[in-house]
Amino acid sequence: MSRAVLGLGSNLGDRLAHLRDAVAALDDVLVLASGVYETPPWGDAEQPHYLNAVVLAVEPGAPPRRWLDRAQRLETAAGRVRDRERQFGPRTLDVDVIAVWDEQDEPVISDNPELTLPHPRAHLRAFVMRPWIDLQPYGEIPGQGWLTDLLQAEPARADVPDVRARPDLTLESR
Ligand SMILES: Nc1ncnc2c1ncn2[C@@H]1O[C@H](COP(=O)(O)OP(=O)(O)OP(=O)(O)O)[C@@H](O)[C@H]1O
Ligand SMILES: Nc1nc2c(c(=O)[nH]1)N=C(CO)CN2
Repeated sequence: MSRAVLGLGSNLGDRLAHLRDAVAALDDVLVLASGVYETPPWGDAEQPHYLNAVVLAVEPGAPPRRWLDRAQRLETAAGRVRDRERQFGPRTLDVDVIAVWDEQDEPVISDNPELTLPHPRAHLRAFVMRPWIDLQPYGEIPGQGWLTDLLQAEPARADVPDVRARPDLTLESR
């Protein structure tokens, strides 16, 4: 089984609908989905707040690249328009491949710019790690450490109080 943790984010349009559509399209591989979190923009302050969530997915025999293809197809389906001038700018849907484990359950480590694994900024982002803890309280970012420790470390710790659970919002669309 190839296992992946995917991060979902949206701050344009119907944010919850974008997340729900993505989760519905992952139905064949979905194992668990986190709660929904309202989060201030990271990396570029001049934009609306995001809704973020994290999912755990499995697919027998999937090479790491397949997770990226899938992520990018979901972004396209949500009508995402890329602004080359603005790396961390607003978007209808962002799907990041946060970490992948191979068939032997070994973490995939790669510095390929097309698909860097684990995601090179995941350990700095409370908006990724906090929802991930919903799924795996003892989860670990390969090569970085335990989620609980990373969330206590600067600079992620400063963002934790602003990453707010939205129990009124759920990812199931049914
Ligand atoms: N782990 C990864 N997950 C998703 N994209 C990745 C990853 N590693 C490298 N990339 C590459 O990053 C490129 C830019 O992706 P994207 O536009 O989603 O970045 P971003 O959302 O602006 O920034 P960030 O990745 O920090 O959220 C993609 O074309 C993709 O090939
Ligand atoms: N809170 C939050 N901030 C972001 C997010 C995101 O998903 N959530 N995605 C970004 C894309 O690079 C940039 N900044």
